[in-house]
Amino acid sequence: MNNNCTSKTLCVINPTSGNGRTKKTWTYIERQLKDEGFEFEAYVTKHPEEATHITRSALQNGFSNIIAVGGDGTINEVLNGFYIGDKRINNQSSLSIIPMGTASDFARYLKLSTKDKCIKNIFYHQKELYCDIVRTSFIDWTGKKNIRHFINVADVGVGSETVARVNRNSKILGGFWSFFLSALITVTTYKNRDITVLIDDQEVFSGKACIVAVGNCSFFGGGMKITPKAIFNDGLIDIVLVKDLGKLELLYNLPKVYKGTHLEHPKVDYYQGKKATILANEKDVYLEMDGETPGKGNIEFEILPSEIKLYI
Ligand SMILES: Nc1ncnc2c1ncn2[C@@H]1O[C@H](COP(=O)(O)OP(=O)(O)OP(=O)(O)O)[C@@H](O)[C@H]1O
Repeated sequence: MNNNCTSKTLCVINPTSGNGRTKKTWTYIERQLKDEGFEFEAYVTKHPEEATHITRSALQNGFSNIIAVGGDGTINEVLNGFYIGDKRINNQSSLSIIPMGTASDFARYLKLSTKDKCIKNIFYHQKELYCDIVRTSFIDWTGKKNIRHFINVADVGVGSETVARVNRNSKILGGFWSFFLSALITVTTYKNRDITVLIDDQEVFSGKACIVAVGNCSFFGGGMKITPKAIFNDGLIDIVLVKDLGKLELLYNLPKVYKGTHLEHPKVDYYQGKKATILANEKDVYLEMDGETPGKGNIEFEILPSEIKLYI
């Protein structure tokens, strides 16, 4: 086994990810890895947000490699355990992922095609690369200013409303149907929000917008290439601003997002920068990041170049 893994590795497993399939699959994987003599500890989460606390505590107690086992939400929660507020706990620590989510959009971007391939990569011949991270400040649901980090894509607008609805409905329906129905309801009822967008402190837009996506990587919503030009280690965030699109226009153009060809649309603007700010000129402007909806607000994004070591 690679030395990096023998230096205190913790697997953090979200048993509910992948529509609950991870619970069973992990039992099988764990037995297999232990049989092969790999040394690691494992923690199966019992409730949302626990992955953050477990990761934080592990990094404060000598673990240096954390493997997130689950989907984009699990990766996000684990990633946020690398920090207390804006302070990194251990600059030498590394993150690995075994993608077992419903969408697994970050893994899709890195072309980490199957969990088996990832396990082989992580435990047999690790590849090391450095990834940018985006620091975000916003107002959380308790009304306080909060800081969180993300590795993949965040958005404000129709995407965040869809995710909020999916997360509510997924308790009742399965993955595909909860996403499909939530997207349909949101797209048909959503009202474009009045916002102001600043890139590197310069105002670029003020008015009604359908969505602003902020990408460190490219995919969200299970394969939509919303920020198609984003590069995970270029020190820049990519911002795609979809202006005042009507409902029918939105539905008509949605398939283009899967191919990443929506940038050509006249109501779509594209920017890159080190910082972005979205000012909410009305209430209910929600933030979504890596499949979670942690709050709303006036929202600030800042790139942290080559911030985290990935073993994949
Ligand atoms: N033990 C648990 N019980 C209930 N929910 C949990 C538990 N552990 C984690 N969670 C929550 O599960 C949610 C979904 O996790 P995750 O995003 O990893 O899976 P997914 O939705 O299948 O994947 P993807 O986001 O890639 O589609 C997260 O919001 C997380 O907070």
